Amino acid sequence: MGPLCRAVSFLPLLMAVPQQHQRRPTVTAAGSGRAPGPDAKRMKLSDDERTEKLEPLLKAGWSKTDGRDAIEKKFQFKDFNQAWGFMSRVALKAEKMDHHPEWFNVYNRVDITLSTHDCGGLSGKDVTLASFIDSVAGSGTQ
Ligand SMILES: C[C@H](O)[C@H](O)[C@H]1CNC2=NC(N)=NC(=O)C2=N1
Repeated sequence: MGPLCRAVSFLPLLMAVPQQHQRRPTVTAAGSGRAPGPDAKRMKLSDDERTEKLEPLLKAGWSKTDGRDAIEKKFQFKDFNQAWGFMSRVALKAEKMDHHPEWFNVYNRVDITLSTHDCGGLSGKDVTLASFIDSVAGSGTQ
C-alpha cells in the first residue's frame, strides 16, 4: 500500500469526534427539542379552564398522558386509506393553526398526543385541535 493510500486510510480516525464534544439535541420534557418560551405561563390552561374545557374532551375519549401535561387519544379506522385521509385533514388544520400533533400511525390506527411545546403543557390550542380532531374522526374511534 503506497504512502498516499496509508494517509487516506487514517483520515476517518482523524475525523472521529470525541464523545464529549459531539452535539446532542436539547431534549425537553415534551421531547420536542424546544424549551418552553417566555410567555409559557400565560399560554398554559388555568385550573378553571381545565375544568371547563378539558372535561368535555375527557368525556369524549381523550385521556391525560402519564407524566406529562398532555392529552392523548387512539383512533381506529376501516383501513389505511381512511386513516390517511383523517391524518391529511388534521395536518392541514395543524398547519393553519401552526400547532401540531404528536402522532403515530400503523395501517388503520392513529394514536395522537397533544401538548403545547412552547409552554411545556396544555394550552387552548390543544383544546381547539382536539375538538377539530374529534369533529373529523367520524366513526374512527376505538
Ligand atoms: C415556530 C412555530 O410557530 C412553533 O414551533 C409552533 C409549531 N407547532 C407547535 N405545535 C405544538 N404542539 N406546540 C408548539 O408549541 C408549537 N409551536
